[in-house]
Amino acid sequence: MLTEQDKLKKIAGEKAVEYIKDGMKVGLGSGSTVYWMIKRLGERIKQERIVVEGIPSSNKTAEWAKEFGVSLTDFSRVTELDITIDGADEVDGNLQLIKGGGGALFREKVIAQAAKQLLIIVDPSKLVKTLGAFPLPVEVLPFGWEIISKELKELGADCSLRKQNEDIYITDNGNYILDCQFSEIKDPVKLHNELIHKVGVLETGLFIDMTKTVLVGGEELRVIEK
Ligand SMILES: O=C[C@H](O)[C@H](O)[C@H](O)COP(=O)(O)O
Repeated sequence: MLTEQDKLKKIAGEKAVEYIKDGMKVGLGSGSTVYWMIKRLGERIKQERIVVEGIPSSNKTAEWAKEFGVSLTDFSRVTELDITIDGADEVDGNLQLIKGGGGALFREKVIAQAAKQLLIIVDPSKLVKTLGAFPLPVEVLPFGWEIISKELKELGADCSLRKQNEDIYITDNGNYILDCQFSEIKDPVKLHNELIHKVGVLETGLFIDMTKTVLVGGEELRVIEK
């Protein structure tokens, strides 16, 4: 049984597949909204016999692609993607994003950067005036994470090491995630630049100026463009 929010995610995810054309190389994001996109893409591949190859941003996404019959490739064979489709945890009015709620932010940023276009798919709950209510995920090296966390606290964040049940959450890259609560992120560009220069920070969940189009699921689907 789908929740109301799941239904809106499904609408956005399925709509996104219309942006994919025969022959395209597609970056496949991660998360529950992307799930619907991959499922629908699998249907189109079977029904219309289009040829599409994807690069997944997480092991879970790779599993879904296999389950739904979406062929996968990698960056040893493909150096540019036609489009990347991905979800987000927060989207502000300038289309700056927080991502990484599912822990896949590093690979998501790689496939976003490799693509001619990043298409974001969300339900309306993800739209915010100012980023920061959602704790910002920051991927860090396990060695010395305590020191990195202390440094981030000095920048005004309340950071906690992500756990999965009782264990430390490990990303697909073998690293840790610090979830950093800033009261409000008034200047995402400045914050990203400060964080990324800290030794041991691999990547932040701030996706700055990476997307120009956001699809928002709803009774009437909304397309926000920059
Ligand atoms: O690491 C996870 C990703 O950034 C997701 O795109 C994000 O967390 C949104 O996920 P969902 O579509 O499940 O709300």
